[in-house]
Amino acid sequence: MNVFRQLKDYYWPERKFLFASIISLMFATALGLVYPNLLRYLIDDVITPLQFDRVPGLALLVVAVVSLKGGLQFLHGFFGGRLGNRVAYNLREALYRKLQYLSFPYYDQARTGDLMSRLTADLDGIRQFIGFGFAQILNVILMIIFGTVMMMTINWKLTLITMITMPFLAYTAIRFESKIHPSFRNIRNSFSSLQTAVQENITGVRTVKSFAREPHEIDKFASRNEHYKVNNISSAGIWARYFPLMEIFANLSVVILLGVGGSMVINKQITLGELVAFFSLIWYIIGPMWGIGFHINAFTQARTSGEKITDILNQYIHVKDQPNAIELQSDTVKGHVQFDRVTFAYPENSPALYDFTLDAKPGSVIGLLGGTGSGKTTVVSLLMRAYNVKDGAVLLDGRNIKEYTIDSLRSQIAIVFQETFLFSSTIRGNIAYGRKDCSMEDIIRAAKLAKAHDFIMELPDGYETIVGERGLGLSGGQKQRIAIARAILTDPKILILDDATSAVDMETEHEIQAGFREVMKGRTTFIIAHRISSLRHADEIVVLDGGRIVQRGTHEQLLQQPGPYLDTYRIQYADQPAPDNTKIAKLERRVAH
Ligand SMILES: Nc1ncnc2c1ncn2[C@@H]1O[C@H](COP(=O)(O)OP(=O)(O)OP(=O)(O)O)[C@@H](O)[C@H]1O
Repeated sequence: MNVFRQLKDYYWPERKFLFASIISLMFATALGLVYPNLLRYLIDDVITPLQFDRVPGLALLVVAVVSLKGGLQFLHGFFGGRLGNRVAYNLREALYRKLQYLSFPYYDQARTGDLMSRLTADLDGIRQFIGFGFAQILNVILMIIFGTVMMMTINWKLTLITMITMPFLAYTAIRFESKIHPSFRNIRNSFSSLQTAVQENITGVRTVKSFAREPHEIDKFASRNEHYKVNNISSAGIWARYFPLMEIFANLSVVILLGVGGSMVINKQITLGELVAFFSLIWYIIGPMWGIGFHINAFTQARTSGEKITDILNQYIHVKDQPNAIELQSDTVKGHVQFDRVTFAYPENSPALYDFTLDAKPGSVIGLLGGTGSGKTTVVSLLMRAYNVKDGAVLLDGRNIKEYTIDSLRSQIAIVFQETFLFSSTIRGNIAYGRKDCSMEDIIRAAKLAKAHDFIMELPDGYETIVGERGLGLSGGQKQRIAIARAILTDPKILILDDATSAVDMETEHEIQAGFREVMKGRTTFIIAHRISSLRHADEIVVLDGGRIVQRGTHEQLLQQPGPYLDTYRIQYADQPAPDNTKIAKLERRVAH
């Protein structure tokens, strides 16, 4: 129950709907008890004494009861629906809000599929249970109690004899549910793996075809399809075994009732009307008994779903504002970045950065070079406070970045990531993502600087072209240029280019960099690159290896000393065919002027 106590804040404000839904259902159920009594009256007081003049009144009463019951059931559905949907809405909002503020360490561990299923299936489970399941469990208990009491008042001996098979029915129903539930879960899992296979196959069709792996894909699908079939057959087997059993137990109690009750009528121990009322009441109890397993299951499932949801809501936020954190003001930020002997390790990993020290003066350009996994991205992640630094300090304008509010710190930094992410929206919307208000002129200016304007204008709808998952496919280089425009538009004090030009050709890279010269003015810029051409103009180049600084200096200084920089330079430049080299040299001269 603990999890429902934790979720109280979300459903308790809606308690009026909860109570209205429960009360309407209870009255509807209580009205159900009127039928057996009406039957008893019809037989004992109308048909047997041949008082047919009472029939129209009785018929009208039945119509009234039916209408009232229908009305109450409508109210139960109406209020239950309101309740469930409002609770789900509140929870969905809270979950999404929490997901926005959870820090990077959480997302390092999180799995997208799992999070999506919590936000959809688990939330829907809670909606169903709080909206309807809870009221129905109460209702089942009441139906069984009311029905039994009413039968007892007619004849307690007949009640006990008739109820003899009920424990067997309840036991079978619970067993059935405990078997069918895992079986349904297996079906769902095998279906989702079947879906994944199809989805991956369609998305990766180029890779499949280029490696001629069609037969392998067919085999992969066939084995998953086989799984799905086997699971469905096993589920059908469970239905086939348990349903007749439940049917037998339910009908056995009816047979006992007819046998024992019939002889009681013959011996005048009960009236015929009472027997018929009994007959109707027994079904009133069998129904809920039959569904008992289903309700237990709904409860346990809702509890599990609730646990998965509260798990997110209770997640610890690693990176958050300190009390009295300072709000950075754009007009006073200088952009002086310092790393003071920072050693940092990701959770349960050996350090990704050792004793890292750097002094990036306002407006300077810092190049970070190093092999894969050498720690370049970690440096900039720490600067934007994706993780908290415990050993050493990262400073901005002389203050530890922990002293600033996270929002104001990050709004001074713009990063162009190695892998560009575009939202399914227009190109204009994607470029303007980081700015709340900006004019079309600003967007075009940024696009021109990022060398994106020309290709955007060639698209059918220009800046209004929809991109993203279902939109038009852009090339890797085009996507990167949009991302660069997005970063430029935010007018940051610190600009980070994390291998940002890796997907464009050298010529475009030089053109973009020429544009950058202009935008980099007055901004501290970090350029992470594998290509020396990307960072040779930096004020300081830091060469990393295994998280340690192995060389630092300007391009010219580094070329003077033996080491990884010179090696990389030789590999990247010496092997270039002559015409390209000339082209690059020409371009570089152009850029320099
Ligand atoms: N989120 C993370 N959780 C755990 N370990 C990580 C995480 N990110 C990076 N690492 C590890 O930290 C080390 C440094 O990674 P980092 O991404 O900083 O390297 P990089 O130099 O930017 O590499 P690349 O050029 O391939 O992007 C690597 O060993 C990597 O496996």
